[in-house]
Amino acid sequence: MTPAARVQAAIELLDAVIAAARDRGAPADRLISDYFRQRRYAGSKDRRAVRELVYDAVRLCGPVPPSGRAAMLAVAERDPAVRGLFDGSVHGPAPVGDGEGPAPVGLAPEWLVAELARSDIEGAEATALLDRAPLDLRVNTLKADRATISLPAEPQPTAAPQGLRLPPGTAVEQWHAYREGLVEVQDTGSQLACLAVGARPGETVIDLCAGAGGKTLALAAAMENRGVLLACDTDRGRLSRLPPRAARAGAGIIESRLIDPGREPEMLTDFAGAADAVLVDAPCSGTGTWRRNPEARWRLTPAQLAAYADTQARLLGIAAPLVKPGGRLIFVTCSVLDAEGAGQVDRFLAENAGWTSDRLDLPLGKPRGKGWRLSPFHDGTDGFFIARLSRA
Ligand SMILES: C[S@@+](CC[C@H](N)C(=O)[O-])C[C@H]1O[C@@H](n2cnc3c(N)ncnc32)[C@H](O)[C@@H]1O
Repeated sequence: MTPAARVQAAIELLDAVIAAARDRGAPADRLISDYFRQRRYAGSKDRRAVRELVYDAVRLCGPVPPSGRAAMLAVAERDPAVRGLFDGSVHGPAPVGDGEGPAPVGLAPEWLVAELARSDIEGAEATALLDRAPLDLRVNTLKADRATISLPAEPQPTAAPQGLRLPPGTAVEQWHAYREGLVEVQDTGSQLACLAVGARPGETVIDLCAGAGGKTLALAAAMENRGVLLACDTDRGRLSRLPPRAARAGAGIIESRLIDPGREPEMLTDFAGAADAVLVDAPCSGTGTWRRNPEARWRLTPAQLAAYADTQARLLGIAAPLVKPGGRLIFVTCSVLDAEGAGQVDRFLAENAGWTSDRLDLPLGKPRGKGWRLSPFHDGTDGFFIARLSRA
């Protein structure tokens, strides 16, 4: 592909990303892979270059751009080399017309910038939400240890006890250590959220929103494969990815249970008042993961944010009766918004007598309300809110 054809390809892809954001379609990564699956003539350098152009534009444009071309013109305004490729050449973008303007740039749609500011995410804290994320690994202590593991690269240790950090894009999936389950890909913030659970060997632990089990695997390792570990989710597709991952990791204690939305309590009666710890890694807006999905901020609406907050409150209500007296409830979201963090905990404590918030003291992050917050700027991790609540 010529450099101009790459720019045109990025414009077409951005149109698809904008439409998907509006219609709740596929994520940008999938759209990019599908696009190139149908264009086998594009080589790996073309793919990389187009992908970079797309993500440069997504990161730059805060509000949803009117078109892919306007988004790419915003990139061109800052990069004369890209501007020069709007030259009307074959397969390239048409020259810039009179009065044609770039899409507005910025952090996010205006309402969301205000919501972030209300949660004290402004300035450098805000811009760091759109940094490029490193690649973090967790050494699986069921099979290896950070102090002795031998890997094809030289990762840096992170603040998580078994965390390692590599440059983005490192092809760890090809490593023997990855295929044999010695390491898992997991952001350091996510590892620290698991640390906050304090899961111990022999305990009964429920991961209520287990998804494909990223955190469940860390809990199994903390429990040294002893005790009861129940992984639940309402999404069959996600939960079905857990058993093969658990097998690879040698995590033998995990029982997975698909639960029907709306019927959660009755499907969990056998665990009523039985859990030492329940982790609620709740669905959220994902404002803390924009480093990986910057187009997520084009998808979010005030109504969706309110719906996430309602779901989080409902999940806390489902989780609380599962905790035994003296047990703990750990609430986690990958969001930096108080509506999905400190605000949820305040409301829960106001409505539920007999619960108190524990003082967390994790190696990264800082207190936020009655919980703890990690952020890309302060901690170099994804953004997270973590709270641990104890039942009297
Ligand atoms: C943030 S994700 C979990 C990520 C996962 N814990 C991990 O570490 O990879 C939230 C999960 O909650 C699940 N979920 C949504 N509503 C639920 C409900 N009512 N009960 C249980 N899980 C639910 C979603 O399907 C999704 O997989």
